[in-house]
Amino acid sequence: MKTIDIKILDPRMKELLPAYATPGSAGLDLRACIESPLTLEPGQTVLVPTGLAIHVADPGYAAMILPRSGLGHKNGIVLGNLVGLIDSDYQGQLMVSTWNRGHTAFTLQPLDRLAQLVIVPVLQVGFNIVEEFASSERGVGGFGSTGKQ
Ligand SMILES: O=c1ccn([C@H]2C[C@H](O)[C@@H](COP(=O)(O)OP(=O)(O)OP(=O)(O)O)O2)c(=O)[nH]1
Ligand SMILES: [Mg+2]
Repeated sequence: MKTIDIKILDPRMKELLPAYATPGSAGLDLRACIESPLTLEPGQTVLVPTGLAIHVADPGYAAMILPRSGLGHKNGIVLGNLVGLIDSDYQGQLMVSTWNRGHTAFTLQPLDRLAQLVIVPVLQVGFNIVEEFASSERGVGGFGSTGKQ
C-alpha cells in the first residue's frame, strides 16, 4: 500500500487517524476538529479544521474531499465547494467547507466524522494547439444531444 506523509496538528487526532473502515473502502473519514459543538444554521457554510495535514508529494496523485452520503442525504450537510481538491504539493491543514444546504439547523459535535478523503490518480498534461480536431462520433454534441432513452 502506498503511504503518504501526515502531520497531526491536533493531539486529539493521534488516536483517531483516518483509516479505511473496510478492506474495500475508498474513503478515509475526516473529523471535525472543533473545540465545542458547532451549529450550522440552514444555508450557513463554515470552514471546519480537521486537525491533520497531508503531503501527497507525488504529482501523479491528488486527494479529494467528498461528502459523507448519510450526512448529505439525511441532514443536508455537504461541501460548500461541492468537492475539495487537495493538490499534491499542499502542506496546510485539511479544511472542510461545510455547508448546511438543508432547512433545519444541524449541530456538529467535536470529532464527529464529517467528510471523506479519497486519494486519486492524476494525469498532468501539456497542450498541443491545433486548428481542427481529428473527427469524432460525438463532435460538438453535448448537454443531452444523445436523447433520454
Ligand atoms: O476543500 C478543500 C479544498 C482545498 N483545500 C486546500 C488544499 C488545496 O490544495 C488548496 C487550494 O485549493 P484550490 O486550488 O481548490 O483553491 P483555490 O481557491 O484555487 O486556492 P489557491 O489559489 O490556493 O489554489 O486548498 C482544502 O484544504 N480543502
Ligand atoms: Mg487553486
